[in-house]
Amino acid sequence: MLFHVRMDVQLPAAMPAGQAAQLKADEKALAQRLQEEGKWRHLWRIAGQYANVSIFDVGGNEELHALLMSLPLFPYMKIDVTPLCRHPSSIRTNDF
Ligand SMILES: O=C(O)C[C@H]1C=CC(=O)O1
Repeated sequence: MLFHVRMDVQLPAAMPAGQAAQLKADEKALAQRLQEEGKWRHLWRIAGQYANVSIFDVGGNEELHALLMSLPLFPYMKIDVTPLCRHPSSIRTNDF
């Protein structure tokens, strides 16, 4: 199943720089592993914001929920999820 996910990151201003850097490094490592596995299909920065739009390809709601909760930045993100399905007017024969 495909999901459109928007993540807005808000790190506390009081968070020590070293802790923030470690969280971002851990997040990057996991994000890149999930992309290599094909679960995190697209990852785009929203210009001018500490936010991204992503497309996930996972088995279902439960897997997506567990994946998002496993992200190191999860406690510091507002996450909006939109389930996707094929559009009948799409000319693409595959998902992308
Ligand atoms: O920077 C972000 O948008 C938050 C998060 C998503 C992937 C990643 O590496 O960090």
